Amino acid sequence: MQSLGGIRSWPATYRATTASMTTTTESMRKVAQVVTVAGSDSGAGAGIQADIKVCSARGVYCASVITAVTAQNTHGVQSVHLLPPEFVSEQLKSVLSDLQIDVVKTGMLPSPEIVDVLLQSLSEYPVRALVVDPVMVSTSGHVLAGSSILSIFRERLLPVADIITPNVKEAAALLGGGVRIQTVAQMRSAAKSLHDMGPRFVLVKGGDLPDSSDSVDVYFDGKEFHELHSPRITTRNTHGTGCTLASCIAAELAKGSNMLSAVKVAKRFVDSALNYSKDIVIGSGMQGPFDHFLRLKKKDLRQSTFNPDDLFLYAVTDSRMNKKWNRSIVDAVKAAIEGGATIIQLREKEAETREFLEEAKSCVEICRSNGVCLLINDRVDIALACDADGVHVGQSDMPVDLVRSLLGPDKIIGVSCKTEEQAHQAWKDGADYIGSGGVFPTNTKANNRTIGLDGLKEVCKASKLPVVAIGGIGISNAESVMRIDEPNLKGVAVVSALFDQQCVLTQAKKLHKTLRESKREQQ
Ligand SMILES: Cc1ncc(COP(=O)(O)OP(=O)(O)O)c(N)n1
Ligand SMILES: Cc1ncsc1CCOP(=O)(O)O
Ligand SMILES: [Mg+2]
Repeated sequence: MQSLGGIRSWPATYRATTASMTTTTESMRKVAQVVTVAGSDSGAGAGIQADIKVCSARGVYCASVITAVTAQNTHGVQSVHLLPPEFVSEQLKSVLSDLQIDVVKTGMLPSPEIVDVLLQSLSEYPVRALVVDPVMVSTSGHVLAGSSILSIFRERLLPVADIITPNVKEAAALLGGGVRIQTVAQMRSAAKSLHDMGPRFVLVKGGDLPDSSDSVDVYFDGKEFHELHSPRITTRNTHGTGCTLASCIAAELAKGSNMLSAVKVAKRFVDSALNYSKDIVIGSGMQGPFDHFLRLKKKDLRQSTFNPDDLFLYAVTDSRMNKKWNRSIVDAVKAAIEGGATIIQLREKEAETREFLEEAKSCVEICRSNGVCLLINDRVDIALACDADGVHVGQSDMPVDLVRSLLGPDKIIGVSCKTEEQAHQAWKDGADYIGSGGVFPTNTKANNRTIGLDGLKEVCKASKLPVVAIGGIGISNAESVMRIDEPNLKGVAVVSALFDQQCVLTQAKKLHKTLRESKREQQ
């Protein structure tokens, strides 16, 4: 199977079937489809069972080709039974010759013969993308695919993979030669060496890195590296994390995402699921599974898609500043994201509606392809028209409960609060987060009372909602803000520190680094 630069061409059988289906009735809908080629986990935390749950949770149909059956629970793997390669081949044929599979995701491929039949099937029935999670050892330390598979992985599977998602141990095993991966710098170097083996994208997962307060994954596209940070979640329920991440990437690709966006969404999904399930008790062993269906179960469905950690570096645009520095909103947003902004708000007080809408649509596209949420300041109409991820309103803008009724349950709503009472009301009205400030004096917003660090602390203490600090914040004082050490203070929102600057990218990178360092100090 040749590795295609983007979308692979459909096999003739698929095109014929789709054509006849679409002529049958106009209303037929193509459903995004993944097949997982992996092992069964009787405890249902990982393997085929996890893959089906993830895809279902992400709205994607998931077929399964079973390579091995494991007797497994939260204590570990008790025994493994490999399926004959001919039978794996039969399953592949059944699925790929009938269903309209968009993406193949692989997990446990326990023998070279099974990898061989998979490669044969893929050459006969090409798909749009191949996601390879090179599963080798279970969470409990049981070998699921030994060194016999390494040469066929290196020589034949990796060259046709669109993305591979090894953890540091798997990356070291694939590279061979006693490579040690214990730092982010070594993860980058491993990602590059693995990329040289042929996959289009590499994600080296750093969850097992020693001495790291964050969980850092390194993504490499052949040219650029991205470090994807998320807070480490302390829980026993981590069994199946790798399968979940790879399946979620596959599901997002099947829905049409580009690779970076799929990876970011997947990482966010895993973090949210881990966080949501950190206290559940299933089984008596040390490797508990987690719950993939958080969206269905969360009492407050409104907050299910919003990750409070996205408030870490909140970039708020300003039309006057962009004009002054002669850059478009789109360029400003691109640079902020590249520099590490974790959420964007378009605050374009002077823009004409038509022009603003067009710019907002372009920004939605950029943000979506980078897995970053985009909110609109004040203008609920613009947010609806461009399908932004949400809105930020102040105390004299449209009331939050009305915004909620207009935007529906899934959009993000932020509200400005200076006082305890406003913070209580924000929760009652159904806001997702609070913007609190101005913390320090600012020229960006006229006639705005400064509340200081004490005022910020008061708002944080008064609410269960996540809070982002705003007003006069930049590289020189961001650390003092984060040092107030309130658990729901998630980050800083800045306008001039990014956009009233010659180089948005440089300033964003510096501010991101400052925030990371101050967070590390607190841990
Ligand atoms: C994250 C964030 N926090 C506060 C504000 C201020 O909003 P508001 O009080 O409505 O004032 P304007 O921005 O509309 O002037 C914000 N925009 N973002
Ligand atoms: C919109 C807003 N809301 C409270 S202060 C402020 C302005 C923040 O701008 P800057 O980061 O340039 O001080
Ligand atoms: Mg406002």
